[in-house]
Amino acid sequence: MRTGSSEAFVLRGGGGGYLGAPGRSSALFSLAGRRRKWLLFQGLEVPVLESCSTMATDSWALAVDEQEAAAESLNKLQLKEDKVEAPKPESNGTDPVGNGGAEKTENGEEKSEEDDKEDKAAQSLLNKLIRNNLVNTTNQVEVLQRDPNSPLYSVKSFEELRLKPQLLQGVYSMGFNRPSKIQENALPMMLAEPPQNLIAQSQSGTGKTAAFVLAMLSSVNPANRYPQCLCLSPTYELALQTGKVIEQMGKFYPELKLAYAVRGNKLERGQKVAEQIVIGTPGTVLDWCSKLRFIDPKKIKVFVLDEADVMIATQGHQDQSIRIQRMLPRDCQMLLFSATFEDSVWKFAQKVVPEPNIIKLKREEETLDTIKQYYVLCNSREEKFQALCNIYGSITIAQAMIFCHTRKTASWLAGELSKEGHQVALLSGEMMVEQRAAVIDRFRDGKEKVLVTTNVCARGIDVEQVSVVINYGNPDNETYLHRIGRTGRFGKRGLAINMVESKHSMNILRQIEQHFSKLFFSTVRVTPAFSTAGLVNGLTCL
Ligand SMILES: Nc1ncnc2c1ncn2[C@@H]1O[C@H](COP(=O)(O)OP(=O)(O)OP(=O)(O)O)[C@@H](O)[C@H]1O
Repeated sequence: MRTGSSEAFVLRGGGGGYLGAPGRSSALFSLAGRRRKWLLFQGLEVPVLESCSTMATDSWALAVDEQEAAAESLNKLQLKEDKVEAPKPESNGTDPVGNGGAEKTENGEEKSEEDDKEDKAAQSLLNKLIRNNLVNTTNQVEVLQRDPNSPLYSVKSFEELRLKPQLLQGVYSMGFNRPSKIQENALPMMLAEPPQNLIAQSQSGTGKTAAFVLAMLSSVNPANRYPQCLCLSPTYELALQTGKVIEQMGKFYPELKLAYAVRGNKLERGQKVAEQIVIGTPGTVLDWCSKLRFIDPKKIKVFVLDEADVMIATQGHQDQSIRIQRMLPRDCQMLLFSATFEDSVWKFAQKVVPEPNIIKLKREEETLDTIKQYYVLCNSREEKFQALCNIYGSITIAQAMIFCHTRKTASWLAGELSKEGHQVALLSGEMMVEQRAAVIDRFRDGKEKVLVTTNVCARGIDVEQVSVVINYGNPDNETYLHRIGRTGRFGKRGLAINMVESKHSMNILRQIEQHFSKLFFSTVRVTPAFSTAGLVNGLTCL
């Protein structure tokens, strides 16, 4: 079995197909809505079985029976002309299927029995493909930590990073054996004397949180009963999660305490925070430092901005973060971390952080090779919904997050999926914080398998078992990386599936590829009439 190549495999049932190398898809899809010719097996002289297995590493390859199914379907493919409908306008979403009447192909022709069989075969193949990938999401941390090209690579041990014994105990109690690249590089800078500022970038899920948590825990003096470290997170959920990491890593310092400056955590008027570390969201932290005076900002030694780019780029967060920063002592250490820094944000960060050390990724290094990225091309919102229903069974083998662009869409989608009998949880910003905490806890505990959400969960959320991320709506470049980074945590493999419903959304995906100078999405066209409503048009994978 050949492994490791990014050559794509294509399967298209019911009237045509395309098999080719990455990069051809843009030309193909740019023809959407016009008459086009599908050249079958173009550039492919290898048998199907080999083609399937060249698609990915061993554990990603299709199992033999699936390859046989693929071979059988591919044998049916012929050179055909094919006309694709232009995307339909969005409906109000109350009738996700609703095309009524007899089942039709994309061309509007009634589906023959054979078409139907091929559709079903393609659908089942797609489901198998997803399932196969999901059950093989083994963690290869040890291998990756020895690979110099991996973001998990390290030459040093935690002992060599000269952590205090209590922190070493904390690190090992969390099951960490070796530092990742960001931990190995950032910790010596952060622990240097005198303390140095740092702006650091590292791919999602590579251990940035642990890095800055160790820096905070190293600098704190547990004997002093007042806040010494302040950490800002963009969301309530992320603040709680980072707090948990601080508690776990710091558990061998019994006298060390943590306060949560988040919505809903009310202190009494005149009260002073005695905890040495405060983690919170910018608005509440600002209130605690200024209006309410729960914290004396002049005693803060370390100030951390997690997801620093969004803190800087989002108007409200930026004002609040800068107002907090202005209250801190001049020599307070500033640590900015994120997986992405857009150029303008990077420049701004360098202006507000005095003499920073810098750890920066090249654009093409920002993405994780362990996350395989697909797209499903649909003609309308209805098709998109049905396509999602079709793969629901497969994605629930592990856990999945479905991202929507707006709260309204998220709540609509969760409702519609439930009506179809699919169990999903919903988390969006309009919910009460208690509800949000309960939902994320249930998801973390595996009690909910599928979480429909918005960008409120796009960053930082660390749920190890998330194997699939679905983009139901297209995000911007940076948010794309953060969203798909909810899977593939610390060396795990993951799948990202982008639901594309129009030429416009396809263009957004292509633009994302260009931005990161990577071809994420190579062409795999699965079927023109994926299920009863003539639904999913394409599925691509690396
Ligand atoms: N050295 C390590 N060894 C093993 N696991 C680790 C190590 N460091 C971190 N982890 C684990 O890796 C996962 C991802 O870490 P973390 O959440 O810190 O990543 P991140 O870089 O902050 O991600 P994001 O960009 O999404 O915020 C966590 O589950 C964490 O416990």
